[in-house]
Amino acid sequence: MTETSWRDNLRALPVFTGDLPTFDTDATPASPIALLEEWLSGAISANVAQPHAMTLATAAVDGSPSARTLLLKDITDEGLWFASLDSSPKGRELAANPKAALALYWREQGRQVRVVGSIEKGPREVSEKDFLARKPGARAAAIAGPESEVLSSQQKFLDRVEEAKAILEFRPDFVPDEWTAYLVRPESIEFWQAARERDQVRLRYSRDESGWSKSLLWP
Ligand SMILES: Cc1cc2nc3c(=O)[nH]c(=O)nc-3n(C[C@H](O)[C@H](O)[C@H](O)COP(=O)(O)O)c2cc1C
Repeated sequence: MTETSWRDNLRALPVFTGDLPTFDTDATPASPIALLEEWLSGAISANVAQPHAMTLATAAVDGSPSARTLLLKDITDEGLWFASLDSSPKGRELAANPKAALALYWREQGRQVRVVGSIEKGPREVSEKDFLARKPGARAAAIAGPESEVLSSQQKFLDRVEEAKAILEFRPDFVPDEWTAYLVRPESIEFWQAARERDQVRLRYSRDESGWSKSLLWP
């Protein structure tokens, strides 16, 4: 058993180590989507682990928040895409309150991207294409049972996955109606870069009727 407290143990952990990229905010493009693509390409080239994993925060109409990790599925001029079941808790929250926040964190580069925006369902064919591109096990798991409901035993889930795999073998084009490609249309995107000596650079793009504007933020 350690004699130091969690507070001391945690304080001793390093946060940013190694070389970090620089962030020249004067050289940034007019569109935050272009900068997001630049940063994501940089994260992929730098072998950042799971650079497409992001936190999605939603809120119920009573204001209760919830957050979970999801995969970024696409970036288009319209915004960022993810996919999920619209029958899940997040899907129900988004139906009632179609606003969300996303956070991507690339620890190896000391970079964070925060997105706030409105949410809409994409065209059906995008959802179908997304589902059919999933590996067979992931497709089976998605249709095995009601996501996030209480499960009586892990064996029950495994049995249902086997049943689902048999259905999918028989109907390889099956896509559940609930599988949904969601578009986050950004209203603001903030780019955050850590630097040596804990200096940080923050740039926020905000959208209004005339387009995107940029502001530096106090770290
Ligand atoms: C790395 C990672 C990637 C994930 N990707 C997805 C995803 O793309 N879509 C999804 O619905 N759930 C994904 N999940 C599972 C979600 O975090 C979550 O458990 C599930 O969607 C239920 O969320 P809800 O109860 O808030 O609706 C992922 C989890 C992890 C850890």
